[in-house]
Amino acid sequence: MSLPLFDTPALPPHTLDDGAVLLRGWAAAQEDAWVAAVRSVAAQAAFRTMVRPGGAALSVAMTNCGDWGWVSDAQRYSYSSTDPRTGLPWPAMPAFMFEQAVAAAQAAGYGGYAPDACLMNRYQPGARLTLHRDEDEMDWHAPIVSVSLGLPCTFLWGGLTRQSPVRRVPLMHGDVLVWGGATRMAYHGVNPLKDGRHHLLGAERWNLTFRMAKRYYDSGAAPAAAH
Ligand SMILES: O=C(O)CCC(=O)C(=O)O
Ligand SMILES: [Fe+2]
Repeated sequence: MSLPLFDTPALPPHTLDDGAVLLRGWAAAQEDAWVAAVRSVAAQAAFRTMVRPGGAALSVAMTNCGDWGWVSDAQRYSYSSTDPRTGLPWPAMPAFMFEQAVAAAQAAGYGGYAPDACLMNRYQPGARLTLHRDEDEMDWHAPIVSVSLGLPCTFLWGGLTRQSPVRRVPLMHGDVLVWGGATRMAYHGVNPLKDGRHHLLGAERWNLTFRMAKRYYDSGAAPAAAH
């Protein structure tokens, strides 16, 4: 009989800020299921680079699953129920991903989470995300659940204004960061990805952010059922 060995054991929740909880290594035990779920989505809606308002391309390649997908074009940022590349609905959120996001939110103290959108980011060396807030969702009470896979990155955790001091937080394979409540609208970003080799993802980092884009959050609700 062999016992499972995990190179990144899950650690107790760590409070990063008021409302922000880091679950180190939380997703590592199910890494194969995470990678398979992302690949199944990407097979239906490929990672692509999007253009930002103003016209510059984002360096991170993106796709989505769920009822709504975050999209950017030369005019604006928005959520769309269809993939602008194909006109088809975004792939359904795999039940595994939904259940894990609900469980991670719960572990961070947020009951009643029911994400209807998952933005999937693929970073290759040099790709970065400048400081921003996640503000295109209808309900700013619902937390963001962010799952990191593959190469490590330096995540930038700021405050409620662009001028707030920024902390550098390493995010590793399997880490899950949940932010809501008082810091739901905190500025955050990702430094340019350093080159490296990950045993599952090679020279890539994947990040998944679960959101309640259109649905309203009721933290007093019973835990949401998988769909
Ligand atoms: O890649 C990350 O860790 C953060 C992603 C992010 O901030 C976003 O998708 O809005
Ligand atoms: Fe973000």
